[in-house]
Amino acid sequence: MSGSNGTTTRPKVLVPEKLSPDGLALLSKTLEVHEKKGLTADQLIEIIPEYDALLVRSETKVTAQLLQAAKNLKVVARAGVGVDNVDVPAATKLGIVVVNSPQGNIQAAAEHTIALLMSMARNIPDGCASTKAGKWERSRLVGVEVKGKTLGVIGLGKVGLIVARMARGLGMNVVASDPYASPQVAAANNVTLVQTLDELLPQSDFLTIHTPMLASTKGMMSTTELNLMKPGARILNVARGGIIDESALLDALNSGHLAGAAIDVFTAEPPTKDPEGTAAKLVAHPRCVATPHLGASTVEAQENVSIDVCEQVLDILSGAMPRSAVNAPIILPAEYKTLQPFVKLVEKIGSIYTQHFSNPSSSANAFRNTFDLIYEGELSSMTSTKPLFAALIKGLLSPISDAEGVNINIVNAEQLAKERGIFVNEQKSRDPSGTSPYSSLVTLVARPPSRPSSVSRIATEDVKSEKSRSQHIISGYCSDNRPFISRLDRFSTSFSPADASTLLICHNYDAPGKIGTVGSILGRESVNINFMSVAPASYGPGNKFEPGSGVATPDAVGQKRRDTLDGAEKEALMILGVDGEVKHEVVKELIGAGGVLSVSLVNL
Ligand SMILES: NC(=O)C1=CN([C@@H]2O[C@H](COP(=O)(O)OP(=O)(O)OC[C@H]3O[C@@H](n4cnc5c(N)ncnc54)[C@H](O)[C@@H]3O)[C@@H](O)[C@H]2O)C=CC1
Ligand SMILES: O=C(O)C(=O)COP(=O)(O)O
Repeated sequence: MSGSNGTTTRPKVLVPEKLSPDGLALLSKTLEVHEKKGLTADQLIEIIPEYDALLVRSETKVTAQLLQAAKNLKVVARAGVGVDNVDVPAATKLGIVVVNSPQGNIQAAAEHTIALLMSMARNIPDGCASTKAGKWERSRLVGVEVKGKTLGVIGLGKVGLIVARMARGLGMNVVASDPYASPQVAAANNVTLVQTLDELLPQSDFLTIHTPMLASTKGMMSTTELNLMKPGARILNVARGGIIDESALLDALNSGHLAGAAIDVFTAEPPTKDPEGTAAKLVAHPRCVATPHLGASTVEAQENVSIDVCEQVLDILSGAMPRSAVNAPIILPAEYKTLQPFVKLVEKIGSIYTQHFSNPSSSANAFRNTFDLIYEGELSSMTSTKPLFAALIKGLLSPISDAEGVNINIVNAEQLAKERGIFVNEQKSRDPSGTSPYSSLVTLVARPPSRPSSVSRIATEDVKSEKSRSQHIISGYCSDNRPFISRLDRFSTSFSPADASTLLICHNYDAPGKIGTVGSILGRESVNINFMSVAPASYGPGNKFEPGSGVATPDAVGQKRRDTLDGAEKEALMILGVDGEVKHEVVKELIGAGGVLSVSLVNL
């Protein structure tokens, strides 16, 4: 990199926490590495603008405010698994790659869990402290065996599975609850999967948690859940503080309902020193074994995670792909910035397809599951279009998805598409046709369901419905970083889906008076119209997509229209961008209005 005075500056890496030197040594060959421990949040914000990379463990809070101040930051590397201390959505929005080390410390975390399990079962910390204090308390410190006992595991992921295998080796029965775990993997490891915590909790003698900290897991073990546990059961948390509600746990220990707790992680780390605080009381509780977030603290794990993330930092800063990007852009930051407006566009295209073209009550217009997603022009030279694919899946599924709260992104889009049987064939074409005034064009073609090849006799109805079975096409482009839709099937248009919260798409005969009728019905209902676009039929009735045909300039529109339409087919779309609710009865009234063939409502 060249500085303003012509000198060459090396990219800078900030390391505000203790990281193994094995990885840092890789960086210092080509980068300037600054290890600065003990910075306050304000000091971090002050110095972050000069850094290209930030390397953290669990202590540094990588907030949206910090990321916004980080004008040169390309990557946040988390030397460990959990990224709950990093505001990943904020990083994604800013095009900053977040990487982690998903494997490097899992053995250490699992071994620590087993160490805590045995320590708790055999009163080892208490026995050790008592003996060092000169006492010899054999009868007070009688423990329990784990063999033959049931270990409940919440979260059968990487750490949970290693813990489960080790527990099997100790002769324990292992039962797990994880809505996303593979039944085959569980069965192969002699783990019984149950559907709910209600099933898991009453049968667990020991319970261990290995889920990430998510909105859905925060406070997951609170008073109700702890009460469902067997009297005398013991609980472990080597995942994240706050998954078990600390005050509910303290109550369960104080009441004697639970016989013990082993806690490596706390809601605030380190827990506040106030002796009256819940966490301090928990740590001080005689039946709580506490460690200071040591799950990943082995020499081996720290070497692993440090080398893993430092290699990824080098990859990103040298323009290569990182192997474990957590957030959306598994692409280069510069490319991500270029793609961002198209991400919005493609999501809107998907959403318009689902809400305008697919109709659950019509077999001819049933939701199609085979799509071509065609990138023309400059966009076709992108090395990765994964965010666009993810945006399409998000747009297609969000209006009909019952998976509320699932954030569809490039991490999960492929999996979700597979689960829904959606196939997307991404195609690239370098040269948009001469008719397109824009440098890049995106087109979605929804293909009709293919006829089974074994069917040799084609029914007359099939032939008749051939037209309705034709493909659906939506094209769009970006101008000034804003998305525009340029084509809906045969109709050419130009409107920005960003300009309204709802689209009202009326299909009508192209005759005078329609605008007035629709406008007065909406006016009467106090529906505020933000824009209106009349979309004439500019493409042939066959509705085929040819590359470059997604944007028609006004002249081309007129020409194509004259070329392709006969008088009988003068139909148009009237597309209105409106704000606020449009009631079902209003839609029905619009359809009843003369010459309006159909109306669809699209929530954007
Ligand atoms: N104490 C420490 O030093 C360490 C703590 N950790 C923590 O352990 C967590 C787990 O790590 P990995 O096993 O590597 O992650 P992972 O992603 O492989 O596994 C997490 C599992 O939790 C499951 N899960 C998600 N929501 C769930 C729910 N509501 N109920 C049940 N299961 C649910 C997922 O399906 C997944 O199988 C990390 O997120 C991190 O917070 C990890 C390493 C060290
Ligand atoms: O990897 C994780 O999720 C951990 O919790 C380890 O945290 P640490 O790197 O030891 O601060």
